Amino acid sequence: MTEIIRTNLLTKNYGAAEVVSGVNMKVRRGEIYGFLGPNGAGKSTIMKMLLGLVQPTGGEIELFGDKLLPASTEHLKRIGHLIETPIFYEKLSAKQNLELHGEYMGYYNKQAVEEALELVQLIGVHSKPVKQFSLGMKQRLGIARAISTRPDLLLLDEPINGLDPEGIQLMRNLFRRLRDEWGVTLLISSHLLSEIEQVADTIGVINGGRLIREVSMDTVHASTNEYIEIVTSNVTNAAYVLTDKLGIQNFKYLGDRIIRVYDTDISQEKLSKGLVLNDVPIEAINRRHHTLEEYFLGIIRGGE
Ligand SMILES: Nc1ncnc2c1ncn2[C@@H]1O[C@H](COP(=O)(O)OP(=O)(O)OP(=O)(O)O)[C@@H](O)[C@H]1O
Repeated sequence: MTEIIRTNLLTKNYGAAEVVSGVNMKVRRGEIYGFLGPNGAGKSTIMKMLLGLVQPTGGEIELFGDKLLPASTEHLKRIGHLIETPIFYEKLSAKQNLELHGEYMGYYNKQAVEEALELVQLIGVHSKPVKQFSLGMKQRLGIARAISTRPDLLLLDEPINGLDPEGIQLMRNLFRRLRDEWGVTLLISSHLLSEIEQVADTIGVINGGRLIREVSMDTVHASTNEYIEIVTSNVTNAAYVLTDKLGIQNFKYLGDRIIRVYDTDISQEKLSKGLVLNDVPIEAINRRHHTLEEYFLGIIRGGE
């Protein structure tokens, strides 16, 4: 089994509103899958359906190769999760909270509790009741709780919310370690590409309840190539010079003043010289590259 999560036409309606629509997603074993989409896209609802907290209106879910039935609970022991704002026993310490969680999950392992607190760097606050924790500390504790039962699959809903830059870096490293050293599969949602682009192996783009694209980060990086952008008042003549005089085929128009050249083997100097010598008025010429943001915005705007 290479896929840990597989959904088939997964759908959820609340009254007349379809908030998740026919989602077919595949999360492979041992990968970090970034679930990217704006607020309200349906990410949390899908995670809740994977956990059996919300019942789907239609479609199927397979977890660890088994079809999920409404009464299935066995798989829950293999999943750690952090969905929305984590809730704790406020009067208890971090450690006591994790110990209680372990008992409830049927996985009581003192060493795993210590290790989880260490991994999120919540050491030295053992006696403090959780009510004295900052938002960022609670977020770290939520992640510690999710990993304290040594799960095979982690579902983390906006796990970086509320963390400072140091905390964000710590979590990124932790997610990679969990994947590389423990072999954990991670599904991490975010509405910000910058939060997940550095760790995700695959990105699922979701918008309006639909999974618009599932794409590997390798493919994304290969698609965010460099290009040279030319601004001119005579695109027709510029195009003629590019093809007939300079032998460039790979370019496209953007409106009636801009041309993007994707054959970047030619130097910018040679390109401008060629255009000017052939009487093409150049207002600007720049070497640029598509940012990842542009790539994903393009997917969201362009739909399928
Ligand atoms: N219990 C509910 N009853 C009715 N509508 C709901 C319920 N839960 C969620 N929704 C709606 O479903 C849609 C998807 O919400 P969801 O929380 O899954 O989005 P999200 O992508 O996780 O966004 P966010 O990052 O804001 O949490 C939203 O329009 C939300 O208002």
